[in-house]
Amino acid sequence: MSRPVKIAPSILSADFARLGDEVRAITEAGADYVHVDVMDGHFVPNLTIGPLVVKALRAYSDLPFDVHLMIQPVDPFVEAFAEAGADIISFHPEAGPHPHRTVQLIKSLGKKAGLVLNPATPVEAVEYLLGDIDLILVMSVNPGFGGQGFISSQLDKIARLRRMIDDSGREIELEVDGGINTRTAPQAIAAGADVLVAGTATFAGGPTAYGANIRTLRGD
Ligand SMILES: O=C(CO)[C@H](O)[C@H](O)COP(=O)(O)O
Ligand SMILES: [Fe+2]
Repeated sequence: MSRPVKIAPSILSADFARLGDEVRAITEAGADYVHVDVMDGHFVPNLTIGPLVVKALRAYSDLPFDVHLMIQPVDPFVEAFAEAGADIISFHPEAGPHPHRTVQLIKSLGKKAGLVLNPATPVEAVEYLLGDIDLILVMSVNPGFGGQGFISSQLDKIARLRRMIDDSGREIELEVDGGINTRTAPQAIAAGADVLVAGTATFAGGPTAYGANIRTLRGD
């Protein structure tokens, strides 16, 4: 039985001068999540957006906001993103000394907690948190920029995590982020992904193309 696949457009590839309209457009085009990449110029070599922008965008979509924090430290900013309207808050274990504490903080605010694995981070980093987290995000590029090429070695990691999640008996979503396109989406799905983040591939061609782009990536 094949699982339904969700598409989470990364608004990093949207037109930032029209961000609200872009979020509305992907919502109307059939996206499942709105993926928000938060970068601090320290944990990753790029700067993007903060909680004020997340809060402003909330008015444009009822979809779950899937907030990918690429910031260090994480804990001092979790409450601000929760209050701004994040539904899923994911962070990198390398960004702080106590990932378990960060997961508990996110959950104490009534939000879903995700752990992000960089391409170099082994699956073992998530093992002790399988009883607590709601989502695992596998980076298939080095975090920091949209438009990079998919790192194929991550397919094996996705498959291993699929087995770990299934063995755990818990409802944990397996999300893949970076370099997803019409060639790599089927590979990630076959390896066991539940959610595909796609920036470049969703926003290519402008608003009239978003619906077809999303359906193609999902394999509809
Ligand atoms: O987290 C990210 C980068 O750090 C982005 O979500 C990711 O790069 C998506 O962009 P694209 O689909 O263009 O690769
Ligand atoms: Fe991301």
